[in-house]
Amino acid sequence: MTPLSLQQYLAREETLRGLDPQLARVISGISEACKTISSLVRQGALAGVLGLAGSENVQGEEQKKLDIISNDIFVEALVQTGAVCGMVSEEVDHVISVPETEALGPYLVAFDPLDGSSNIDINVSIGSIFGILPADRPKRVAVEADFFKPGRNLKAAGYCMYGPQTQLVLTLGQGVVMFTLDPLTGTFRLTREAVRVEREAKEFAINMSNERFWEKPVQRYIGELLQGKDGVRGKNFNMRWIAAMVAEVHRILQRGGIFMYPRDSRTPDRPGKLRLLYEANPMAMIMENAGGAATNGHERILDITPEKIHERVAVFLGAAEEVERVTAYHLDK
Ligand SMILES: O=P(O)(O)OC[C@H]1O[C@](O)(COP(=O)(O)O)[C@@H](O)[C@@H]1O
Ligand SMILES: [Mg+2]
Ligand SMILES: [Mg+2]
Repeated sequence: MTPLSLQQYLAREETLRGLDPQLARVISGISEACKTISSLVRQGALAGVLGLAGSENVQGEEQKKLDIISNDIFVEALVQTGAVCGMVSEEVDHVISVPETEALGPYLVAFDPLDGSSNIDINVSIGSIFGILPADRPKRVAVEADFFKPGRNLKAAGYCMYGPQTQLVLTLGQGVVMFTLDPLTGTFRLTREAVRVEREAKEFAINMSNERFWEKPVQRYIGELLQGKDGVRGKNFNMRWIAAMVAEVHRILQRGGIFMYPRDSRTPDRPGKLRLLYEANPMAMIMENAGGAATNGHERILDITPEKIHERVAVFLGAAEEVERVTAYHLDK
């Protein structure tokens, strides 16, 4: 039997679980954006999408052409749904509003249009990440404060990974499902349901080159993992680093592990590299819905109330036992 298409899946959720049709429209719009980006990624240099754009985003990072192109594709697809009243993107400093000529809807979307930008030009996995919040003032032009809600309010979150296969991973707050893009028909089809992350792990992901800048609890935790069988953990751990959060999370969802991007002393004014609204929150919602956990070392990521739309946060996510352990070390336990 042919697996359900994303549209059929969303229709089933509307019937069985009362999924709001407007939310389904937002998800559907995002899936269309991801298909377009996927096609450009596959063409690479042939589509002229590689290389630098010659500009910087609000966070002072060099923008790649594909960062900007993907941002524009997301904005256009979301505006067309008529179901959003504001957007926040990694690539735009302010809240993106819906043009006056278009309909406003009840949802706010925060997205990282292209995650893992340093991988674009070397043809390594990249992705897009999104989180969808209900607006307190539906159908009114959104302002920054509308986004200052803890991630536990998200109605849906997900990411699309442009790897050897293009896969869309989604949670509506009741488990995690995965769709694979059929390149022949351009249809996302449901290829995994009830994704679960084991509580225990034997693999970790962290950028080890930053070790000397980490805080003590992280140095202690990683030190113990590196000691393997000879240390207090009494078992060996493997390590991976793909430099794209989407790809690390994707691996963890299928074979377990922990991913970390801690705060470090190079940038003491920032609590980490990753962004709360459109990187940490969506991934935390996915992890929790797969039975894993996500903290900033001190508290659950989904309980943090944002104060800035581009706020940064330390991230520890994946296997619950490991996240609990590294969090306990931060709390000096
Ligand atoms: O350069 P590093 O330290 O390897 O950082 C990699 C991390 O930065 C990110 O690429 C940040 O995302 P963007 O590419 O969207 O800025 C994460 O996906 C990844 O985990
Ligand atoms: Mg990113
Ligand atoms: Mg990005």
